[in-house]
Amino acid sequence: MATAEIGVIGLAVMGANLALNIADNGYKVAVFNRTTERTREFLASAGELADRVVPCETMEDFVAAIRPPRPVIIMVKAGDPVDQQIAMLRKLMDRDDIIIDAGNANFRDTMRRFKELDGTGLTFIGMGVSGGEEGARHGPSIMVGGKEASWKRVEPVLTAISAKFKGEACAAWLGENGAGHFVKTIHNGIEYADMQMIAEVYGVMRDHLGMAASEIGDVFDRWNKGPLDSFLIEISATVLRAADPETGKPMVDMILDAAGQKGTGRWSVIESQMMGVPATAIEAAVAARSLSAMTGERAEAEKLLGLPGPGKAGDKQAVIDDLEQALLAGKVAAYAQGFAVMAAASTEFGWDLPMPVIAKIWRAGCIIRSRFLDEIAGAFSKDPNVSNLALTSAFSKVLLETDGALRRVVAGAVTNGLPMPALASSVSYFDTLRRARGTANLIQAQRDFFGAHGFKRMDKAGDFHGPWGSGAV
Ligand SMILES: NC(=O)C1=CN([C@@H]2O[C@H](COP(=O)(O)OP(=O)(O)OC[C@H]3O[C@@H](n4cnc5c(N)ncnc54)[C@H](OP(=O)(O)O)[C@@H]3O)[C@@H](O)[C@H]2O)C=CC1
Ligand SMILES: O=C(CO)[C@H](O)[C@H](O)COP(=O)(O)O
Repeated sequence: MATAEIGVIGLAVMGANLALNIADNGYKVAVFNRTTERTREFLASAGELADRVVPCETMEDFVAAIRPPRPVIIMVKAGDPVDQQIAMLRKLMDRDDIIIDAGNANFRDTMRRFKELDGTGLTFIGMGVSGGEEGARHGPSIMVGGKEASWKRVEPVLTAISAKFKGEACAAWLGENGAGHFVKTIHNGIEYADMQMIAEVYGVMRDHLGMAASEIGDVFDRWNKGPLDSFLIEISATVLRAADPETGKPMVDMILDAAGQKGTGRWSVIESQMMGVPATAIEAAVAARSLSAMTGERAEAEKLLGLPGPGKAGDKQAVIDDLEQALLAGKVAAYAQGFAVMAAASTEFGWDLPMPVIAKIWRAGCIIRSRFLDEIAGAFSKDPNVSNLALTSAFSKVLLETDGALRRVVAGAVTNGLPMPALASSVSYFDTLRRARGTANLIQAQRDFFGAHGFKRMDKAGDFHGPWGSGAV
């Protein structure tokens, strides 16, 4: 008998916690997972919420267990598994049923799926969800893409399960088609940059100031009470203080320095490049993860080239204070770039992405949640169409205040051979942005020289060629 009001497919970390969150909010939820053992384990772990869970071992039973029109959330590994679930659902679902892909889909796959489902009578939604395990269970940030009418049909349940910032739901409809998944992708690109920059300042404290993991954790804890107050700083403090149960050593000191990546960071960079919008902090972070994975090559290079000699550590507290300011400046670069990429995509794909709303629904629930995002929400609410966050009065002030520290930190890192790709990219980004007369005049001259590409002049309109035709070399 159809008793459930909604269904969830996929009971790994995200799906299981989302299903419990839905049940916790008073909805009866049908669940299905390809491997039935996982469904049984899920039911056993549901505790007093088990009464609101309908476990299903076949897709047929799952669809039959939900009252039409059926909203079904797919929360499986992104890529082919999503297409496989949709193909199975298409055979069983009826007109007006709703399929919501809530995984980290590439928005281009989402756009394809919208096309494939067009005309079938089924409603499709591509939805980004952020918050990890804890967020999924108690309130994630939810980024919805699709028809506005589709959003209206599922708005009550999605707002109920979402995180709340001062009572405001962190769930919103952001635009048609792949808009939700695009915004989630850029959220993750920014997440990569945030994490990389935190790792860079950790490196200075560990390798230059010689600080132990727990002492660095204490610094992050203090920073978390100031302008850097954020989930990522908070968890960094916690993980730096954790001990390895096997050796008793700091857990972080036992973890291989090779970071994984599942694709969203890389897609952010690819899309930003395709649209010609610089996202240098995100690019640096993605490249840093790739370099981190080259453990063999790095070990070989260290043997061959050695490390630069350790420089003088200087005044420890002054360096730590500079690191805090530098991190703040780097954040401005990463967020300014991420929002600029979204603004370009909004035009390119005709989405009309609401920047103030995006900043608002990232203030709680998601991995990049922070005090900083509340300030971004404020800046965008004042001026929703600003071309670059760094040009708002609030953030240009932050940049002027942190400029010296960012330079000292990056200069110190370069002098002492400490890798700092994302923060260094931020200095260059701001220095390029703030210089009205750059150096691309020479590039234009070179292009014209070798390819007759032409150039514009500063003193008059039109297209011109230089005097390097014959005999210029
Ligand atoms: N983990 C996180 O912090 C976050 C993850 N996400 C995204 O949410 C989605 C789910 O993530 P997560 O919970 O970590 O799980 P995983 O990405 O690890 O995927 C595991 C789930 O996918 C199912 N699955 C894999 N292949 C298939 C297939 N061919 N057919 C059917 N089911 C399949 C698995 O079923 P089985 O048990 O049978 O193997 C299991 O339920 C992903 O898109 C992920 O990128 C989004 C935000 C945060
Ligand atoms: O979406 C997420 C957080 O927001 C997921 O945790 C995602 O897996 C993070 O990306 P990666 O695995 O590439 O670090």
